Amino acid sequence: MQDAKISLERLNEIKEMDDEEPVGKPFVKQLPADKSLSLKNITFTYPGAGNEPVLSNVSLDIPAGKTTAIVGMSGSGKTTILKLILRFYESQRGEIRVGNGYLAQVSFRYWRGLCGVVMQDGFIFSDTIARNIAVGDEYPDMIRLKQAIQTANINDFIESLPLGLDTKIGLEGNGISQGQRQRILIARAVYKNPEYILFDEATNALDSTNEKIIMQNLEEFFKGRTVVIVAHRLSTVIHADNIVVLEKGHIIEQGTHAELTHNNGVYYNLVKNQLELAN
Ligand SMILES: Nc1ncnc2c1ncn2[C@@H]1O[C@H](COP(=O)(O)OP(=O)(O)OP(=O)(O)O)[C@@H](O)[C@H]1O
Repeated sequence: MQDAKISLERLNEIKEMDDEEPVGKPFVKQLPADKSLSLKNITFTYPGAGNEPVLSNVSLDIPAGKTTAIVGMSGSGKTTILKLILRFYESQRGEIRVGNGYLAQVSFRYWRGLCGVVMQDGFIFSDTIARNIAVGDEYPDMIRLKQAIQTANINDFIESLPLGLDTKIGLEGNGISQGQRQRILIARAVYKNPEYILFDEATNALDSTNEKIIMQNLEEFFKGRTVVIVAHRLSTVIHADNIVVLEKGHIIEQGTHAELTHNNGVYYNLVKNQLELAN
């Protein structure tokens, strides 16, 4: 069972996600007027003996209100960047700035409240579909819930169930497919109506028709929000304002799809390979 397979790492992350503010650390519950994020010379090694740095001296601007995409080979450190932004871990060197302030000084609870997240191991609670989308809301806002369901293109599935939104899923409920799971996680992020959106392979289990519809819906939803998406399928990153190519923990290229394809570098080859695979 998926739910039973919570790895030690995941438990650690859940612990880290605990809303407890670390004792003795200063924290603020407000962001500066400039809400851009910037990673400054981040070097990060996962805790544990013998681990090599996963990110080395990474500096990256994530402008407010824009979509930044991170691509690269498996293991290049894409997910790690999102985890650092979400503060599951702290980097050993460098810092993350938000405007002219430091992200580390912002209250955990406050910061996570601003972020809509779909991670690869996103959790489905043993509860109804409605409560899995409107997490923490005893009485979900039905208008927002409908919008979230429509954006995540999951209405047909919900309507096909006798109990609809009240169907129980998760450990003690109905089984759901990976694609349905991803769509529920997307709907959850949309329902939250967040300022920041962090998606890690949020649509990779979907068939291409569904993915296309959802990406089109999300494009509208992303407008004016600060978005960071990690994706293997390049079709989902083409419209990003900036595409960052990561290789073995280093940023090796960045630019728009047009700029990067024109450059004829690593991104160009990733695109070429995917097109060849698709043929
Ligand atoms: N909890 C952990 N402890 C130790 N090493 C880890 C941990 N999580 C990830 N790593 C290692 O860090 C490196 C980068 O992992 P990361 O998940 O950031 O890569 P990625 O680019 O997102 O890969 P993918 O596309 O496969 O998801 C990998 O070599 C991975 O094995």
